[in-house]
Amino acid sequence: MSTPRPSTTPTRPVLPAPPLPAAGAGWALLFDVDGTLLDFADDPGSVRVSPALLALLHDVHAATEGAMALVSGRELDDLDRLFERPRWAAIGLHGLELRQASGSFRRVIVPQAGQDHMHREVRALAARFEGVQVEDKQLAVALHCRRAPEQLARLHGAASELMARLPGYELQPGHQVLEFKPAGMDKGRAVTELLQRAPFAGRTPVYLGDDLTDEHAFDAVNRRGGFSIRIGEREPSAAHFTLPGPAATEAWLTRVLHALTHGAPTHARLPHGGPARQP
Ligand SMILES: O=P(O)(O)OC[C@H]1O[C@H](O[C@H]2O[C@H](CO)[C@@H](O)[C@H](O)[C@H]2O)[C@H](O)[C@@H](O)[C@@H]1O
Repeated sequence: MSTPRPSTTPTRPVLPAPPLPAAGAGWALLFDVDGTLLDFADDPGSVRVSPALLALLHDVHAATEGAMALVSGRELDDLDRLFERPRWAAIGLHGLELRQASGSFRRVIVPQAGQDHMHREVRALAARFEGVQVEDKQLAVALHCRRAPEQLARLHGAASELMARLPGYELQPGHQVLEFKPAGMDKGRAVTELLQRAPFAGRTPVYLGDDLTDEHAFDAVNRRGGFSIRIGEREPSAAHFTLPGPAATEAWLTRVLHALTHGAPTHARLPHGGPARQP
């Protein structure tokens, strides 16, 4: 009988749950939306924010003196619709749009001819794949496979080939989705931009995200000694902490709010509220 060989694949120790802050710790909280704050749904237009989550986010916004932001692949208009038009800082379209806490806003500008060409090509591609849903986000287009998951691998192959005819654009894969967007901006760059301004500057950034696009933001936050929290089990990830899903995000955030305003139990708190330890 042969002895089983030890695996040569390095396995990462299970990530710990994130800590809680000390009362008044200078945390800045940054949230990805789909898969982090909200459960996935078949139709991107059908997701809803519960009144309890909305109230919690407003309280966290107040407890952090405005140092809270949504960081999403959705358009800012869509985020504003979902979250009932808050005045929070927000990053949309994976960094192509950014609204500072002050309300100042910037959006990446690209030539209209290139945009029209991208839209035409991507729609023609989608038409070849039954069950694939097109989400038109103007600057970007997402092709969703949640209703036809069997199409994803072939669609990915065809989309990669199409990229050769879309100079200046890049492909952003995500959960059951492939997105076509102007190249050169990502969540990490946009988060870095956001963290340079008040009320984020000087605070410890805490980023929660579940998807590949969030890895850029994890790197940005790790470089600044912050806390990177992966929602779910996707590997590999640069995150240092993990929570299992949106329900756990909401439960942890409730405890964070309490800790920020009243103090956390000592066993759950980091000395001085940071910086992040490396697992
Ligand atoms: O960065 P995020 O806030 O996580 O946004 C990423 C994409 O989220 C949405 O798609 C995802 O959620 C949908 C609704 O649950 C789901 O149907 C889809 O399969 C997921 O990929 C959104 O529609 C995209 O525009 C965002 O880029």
